[in-house]
Amino acid sequence: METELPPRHPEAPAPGTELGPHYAKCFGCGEQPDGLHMRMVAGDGLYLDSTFKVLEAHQGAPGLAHGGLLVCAFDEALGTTAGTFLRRPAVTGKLDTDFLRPVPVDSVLHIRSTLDGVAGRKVYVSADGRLDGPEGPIAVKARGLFVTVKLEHFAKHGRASDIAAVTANPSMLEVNP
Ligand SMILES: CCCCCCCC/C=C\CCCCCCCC(=O)SCCNC(=O)CCNC(=O)[C@H](O)C(C)(C)COP(=O)(O)OP(=O)(O)OC[C@H]1O[C@@H](n2cnc3c(N)ncnc32)[C@H](O)[C@@H]1OP(=O)(O)O
Repeated sequence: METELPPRHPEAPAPGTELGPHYAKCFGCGEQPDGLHMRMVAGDGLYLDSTFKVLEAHQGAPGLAHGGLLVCAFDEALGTTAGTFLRRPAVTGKLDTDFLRPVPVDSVLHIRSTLDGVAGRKVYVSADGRLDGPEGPIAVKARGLFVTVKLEHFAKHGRASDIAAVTANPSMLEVNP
């Protein structure tokens, strides 16, 4: 199937809009105490600009971000990029990461993530993470393949107590089916 560049969904947030968490308990964007607390702003094309401040709890080596946590930040940015511009949930199928520079604790990673194309349910996304500001040197690059799923995917596979909690309180989700 051919890869196409989709139109920006008419209900995608306007350029400059700061996105709320897609799920209140998400490690990447929700209220988890040691989570990444990522903040994301919609761009004027098929991209999002995110920031992630590296905290004490995110260390791998002394004073440096854990590589797996950096991957987590890209997973979050890329998945949200797919979901935001298609207005359909998408889960990570494949995620490839290049670590180009160490990322110190207390630094802020500026991530621009872009929707590059869609082929059926497959969504191709990529991102650059920069240090010292949005024009700074690239520390991490990532490319991902996400797969769109129906909302039933989460109801079928998620822990029953969490599904019950969001059913009782749909405001925990950005999308209220
Ligand atoms: C009204 C709604 C509005 C929404 C608005 C939303 C706003 C914001 C929203 C949301 C933000 C979200 C932010 C999330 C951030 C974090 C994301 C995560 O961490 S997700 C957790 C980790 N990932 C998993 O848990 C997946 C586990 N895997 C699976 O569940 C399945 O394997 C799944 C769904 C990925 C595919 O399974 P199948 O049975 O449904 O489909 P098959 O046929 O296998 O794959 C479909 C196509 O994808 C390719 N594919 C699948 N996995 C692949 C892979 N690893 N590599 C290459 N291709 C792959 C296949 O080859 C196939 O391609 P061919 O159509 O045949 O061309």
